[in-house]
Amino acid sequence: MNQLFSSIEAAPLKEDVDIVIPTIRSLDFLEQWRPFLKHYHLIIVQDGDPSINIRVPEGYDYELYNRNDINRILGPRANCISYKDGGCRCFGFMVSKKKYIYTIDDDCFVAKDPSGKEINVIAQHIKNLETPSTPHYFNTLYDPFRDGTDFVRGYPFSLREGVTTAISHGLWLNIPDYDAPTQLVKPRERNIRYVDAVMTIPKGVLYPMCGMNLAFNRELIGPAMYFGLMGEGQPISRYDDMWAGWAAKVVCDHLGFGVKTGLPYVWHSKASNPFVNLKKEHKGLHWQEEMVPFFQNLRLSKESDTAAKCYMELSKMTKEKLTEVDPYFENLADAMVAWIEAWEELNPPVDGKDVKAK
Ligand SMILES: O=c1ccn([C@@H]2O[C@H](COP(=O)(O)OP(=O)(O)O[C@H]3O[C@@H](CO)[C@H](O)[C@H]3O)[C@@H](O)[C@H]2O)c(=O)[nH]1
Ligand SMILES: [Mn+2]
Repeated sequence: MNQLFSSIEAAPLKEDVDIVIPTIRSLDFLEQWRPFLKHYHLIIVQDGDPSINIRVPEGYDYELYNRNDINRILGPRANCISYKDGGCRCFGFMVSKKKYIYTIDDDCFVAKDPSGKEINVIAQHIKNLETPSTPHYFNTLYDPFRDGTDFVRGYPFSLREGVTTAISHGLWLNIPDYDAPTQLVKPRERNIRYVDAVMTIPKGVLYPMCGMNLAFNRELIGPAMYFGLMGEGQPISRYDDMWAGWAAKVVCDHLGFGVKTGLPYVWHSKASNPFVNLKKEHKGLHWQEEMVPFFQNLRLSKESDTAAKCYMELSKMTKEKLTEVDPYFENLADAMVAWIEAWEELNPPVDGKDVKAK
């Protein structure tokens, strides 16, 4: 691993968050993020040709991993990490040792709220993760733990404690995360609507998790945040974050953790080409009609009381139920096992304990 720690300003690093960035382009976008990210440790996962040198802007403290590093660190299990797909980012989740992960795409920039104030995405995500979720009963005034609001009339007091939040899903101004067909039909559509809300996604409900502005509690749900087997050599790409989102949501529901979506926003200046994206994601457009019901209908066993155990059970179910859709899912199921084995090798449970369901 060409681990170059470079931090000119010897600022105290924030100890509980790592920033994971997949990149196949450039990291110049980090110049604009400096006021918000300079005190955080970056884990950069360089995709594509490892012989290309990626420049990291001065003043950041970082680890940079390319494909050679991934192959060396994981050995044969490296095949579970996508190549030529943003899903390679999950390698950064695995090598981090921090409690929280924030992952961001290299074409996302600092957004402003309606007052013109720049949005501190990390502060908002950590607030989302450190306040409870309410998956069992919908609060119509949105996040009841936010200043200036509360549970509305008719909300049972027995449910007001909420549950621990595991995932915080942020949104995007400017270019929305549309699939290729939608983007081809609406090439000039821009998201200008800033919705000042954070909501819990109800238990039993799935959602399309986008990986470009996403934070999660690694200790609670890390093993379930596998971004799948996508990209070169695979029949599908650009469904990395979707696969992780569906799997992580059923695991959160099973273990009693919450998932929130809404604030904070980033400014997305999409760099990918919709025609290229269509080629990459077209199988996903078909298969999602099978994958979503698969996740909606599965039931994890009570013996699966940690994210890793849930994920191993999910792998079996994937092999049993989805291989009839396409043989690819057999390989994906095997890759899911390799992912957990690699995760556990790099992250042995502390004093024999793994985070168990509440
Ligand atoms: O082969 C690749 C392609 C991309 N990356 C890095 O991954 C992220 C996202 O890439 P990009 O911004 O091009 O993707 P979008 O279409 O804008 O966004 C959607 O696709 C998801 C990625 O699958 C993304 O999270 C969605 O929002 C960038 O950092 C690229 O540099 C890569 O590493 N390898
Ligand atoms: Mn993008």
